[in-house]
Amino acid sequence: MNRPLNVIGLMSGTSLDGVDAAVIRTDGVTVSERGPSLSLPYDADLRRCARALLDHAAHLTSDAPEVLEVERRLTERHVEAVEALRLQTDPVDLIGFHGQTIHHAPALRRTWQIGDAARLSHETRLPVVHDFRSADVAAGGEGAPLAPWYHAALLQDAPRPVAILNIGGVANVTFLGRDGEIIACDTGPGNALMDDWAFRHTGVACDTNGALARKGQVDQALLDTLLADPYFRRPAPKSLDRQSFITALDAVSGCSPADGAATLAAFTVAAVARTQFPAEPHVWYVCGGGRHNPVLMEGLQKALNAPVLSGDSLGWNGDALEAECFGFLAVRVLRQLPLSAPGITGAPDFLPGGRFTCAGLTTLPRWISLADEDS
Ligand SMILES: Nc1ncnc2c1ncn2[C@@H]1O[C@H](COP(=O)(O)OP(=O)(O)OP(=O)(O)O)[C@@H](O)[C@H]1O
Ligand SMILES: CC(=O)N[C@H]1[C@@H]2OC[C@@H](O2)[C@@H](O)[C@@H]1O[C@H](C)C(=O)O
Repeated sequence: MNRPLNVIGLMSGTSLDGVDAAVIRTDGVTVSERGPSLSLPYDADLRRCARALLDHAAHLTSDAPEVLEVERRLTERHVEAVEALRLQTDPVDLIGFHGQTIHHAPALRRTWQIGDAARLSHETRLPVVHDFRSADVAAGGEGAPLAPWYHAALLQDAPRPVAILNIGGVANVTFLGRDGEIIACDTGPGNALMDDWAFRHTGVACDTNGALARKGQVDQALLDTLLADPYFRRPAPKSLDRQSFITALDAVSGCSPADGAATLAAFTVAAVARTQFPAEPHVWYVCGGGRHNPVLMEGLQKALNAPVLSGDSLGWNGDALEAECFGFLAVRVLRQLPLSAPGITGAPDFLPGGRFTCAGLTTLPRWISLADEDS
């Protein structure tokens, strides 16, 4: 099964803003084509209910009614996203379904993405690859980030060293070295703290275009305290939960709304700048929603010793990249190519991962050999 497949990748990120969906044609090693994409936002109530799970997820079980309710609603939005994209793509062979991370604690060998893959398969009548992170965490890896495989495929022939920075709720970076080495980690907070702060003070879900942060002053003493967290001294690989630095919101609670926003934006930037690589990247490409925030982009340009460009300058769609990534990874799962690697997730070896369901199909598509099926 080495021929390229048409896959719909689905990502519901830590920002909890909605589901991103994108079509990709790939064999899991190279990308033949990037197709249409869309984002379906979650309504305010679904966001609120999903957000509420994050604070308690460590103590919840998968059959808790509040988990099942959010899972059901999220899955319905994912079905809608697939049906909408399907109108623009024929045929669709496969879905890569990340789900919504509600808890990530690799040190406890736990990572939890909710989303009902069997129901998605039933409703769409398509095979679904899901649960991309559990096998890595079970093997002792960080379970994240996984996007480096996709970044490396996209930049196969590009000059190196190069860094690709995703600023979502959490921020993660991929370093691609001259000799083919890949180093990756979560750098620190992305937009999540800024989003929570903006919502608290303005009632709007994010600090649109950094307008609030732009009016404020960075509290340097507070910023230094935040950066004293041992996470920033740990070498890669390392990863974070969305809530990992949530106490930063208490730390800035005495600031004015604008100064708090400026300090949290500076925290995201400084955390990126602290990441150590074996060589200086000659350019940084930025993806994810944070690239729309000029305060972050200007801060990064000041803090880093290389040009900081939007990934869109390469012809990418920085809002669809993670969704494309999980389409790409879905094919890797079917082909049993590695999702884990020592330099990327800290797993002990190059290991496959992910799970597959074709619960919604009465007959298997011809391209699936029975050897690819594990459930
Ligand atoms: N115009 C804008 N100004 C400021 N921030 C913006 C703007 N547009 C998007 N964002 C930020 O981008 C976030 C969404 O980013 P993205 O969709 O990349 O996150 P995600 O995929 O949910 O997170 P992750 O990559 O951690 O899983 C929003 O929550 C918001 O903070
Ligand atoms: C556990 C989890 O869902 N992690 C996400 C999150 O969002 C950004 C950052 O933290 C990254 O490590 C990861 O997502 C991307 C897509 C990844 O795995 O590469």
